[in-house]
Amino acid sequence: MSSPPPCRQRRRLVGVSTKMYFSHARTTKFITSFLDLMQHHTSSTTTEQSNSNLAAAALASKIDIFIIPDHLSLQSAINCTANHPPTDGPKILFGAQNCHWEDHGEVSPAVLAEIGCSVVELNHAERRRYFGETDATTAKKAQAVIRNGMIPILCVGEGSPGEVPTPGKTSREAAEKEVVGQVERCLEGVDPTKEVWLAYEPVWAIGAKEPAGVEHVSGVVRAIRRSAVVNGREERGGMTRILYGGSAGPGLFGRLKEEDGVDGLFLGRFGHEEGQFWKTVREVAEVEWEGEVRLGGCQSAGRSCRSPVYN
Ligand SMILES: O=C[C@H](O)COP(=O)(O)O
Repeated sequence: MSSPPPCRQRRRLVGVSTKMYFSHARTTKFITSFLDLMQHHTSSTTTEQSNSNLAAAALASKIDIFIIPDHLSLQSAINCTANHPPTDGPKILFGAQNCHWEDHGEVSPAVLAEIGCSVVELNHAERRRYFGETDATTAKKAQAVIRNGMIPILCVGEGSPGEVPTPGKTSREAAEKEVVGQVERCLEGVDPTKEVWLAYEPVWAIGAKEPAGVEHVSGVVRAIRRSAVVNGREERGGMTRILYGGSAGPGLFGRLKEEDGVDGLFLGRFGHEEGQFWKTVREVAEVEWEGEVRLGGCQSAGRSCRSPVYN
């Protein structure tokens, strides 16, 4: 009997942040429309329709989907999924755009966890620019997120305010060095046995017409994967999933290769329309890399392919 094909330890990921672009009503509509779309395309009533559909369970086995609305819409966004008809498709994970470890006038990670939030985005380029977020404060926030049983999404990316490079002028080696340094500082004191997500978002690619080139993305992500801090975490059981963000949308993930080490995409504007977000989700799920298990849950080396947030 032949042995089963190797199972990728890291499930793919795709998510969207609405930043502060949506009204509360628009957030609710976006989520309910996306859930309807996913349900429609993962169930079928006719043969013709079933040919173009994904099996809900297959999608759920392949990918984790997350949505990060503004703070004030978070609770009702979570309620939208609770009120939606049950499906065996992927569960949507919800995230917050920030939190704090101190006790007054900020966003409490304990309350985020209590209301059903699974992930917290930290250190986004816009928070670094407008609110003075630093790698050091991000590390403290990440520790607070993990203490409360959630997963931190740590945003990193070259190009600090005032010296934003243009794509043509960016040296990939310089970007690799800068980004690996950010990763090391953001993970300072963070429990190496717990899962973290790193969102590689070059500052110059955020809000742009198109994403960074795939060679640039894969070079920087490979450098992150080779870093001692990420390898050390993997050895201690702390899964590190890496996303690319910065004008990401449909058509990007299919151009990446497994060895690039990118686990998925983090969308902004190009995921703010339900159909485009669904198209990207589907593309990230459907790209087939050689040797991977295509469908169904699996176990490898005694560890589940599922993220701990599901356990
Ligand atoms: O959080 C998402 C990133 O900031 C990317 O935003 P964008 O795709 O609109 O450039």
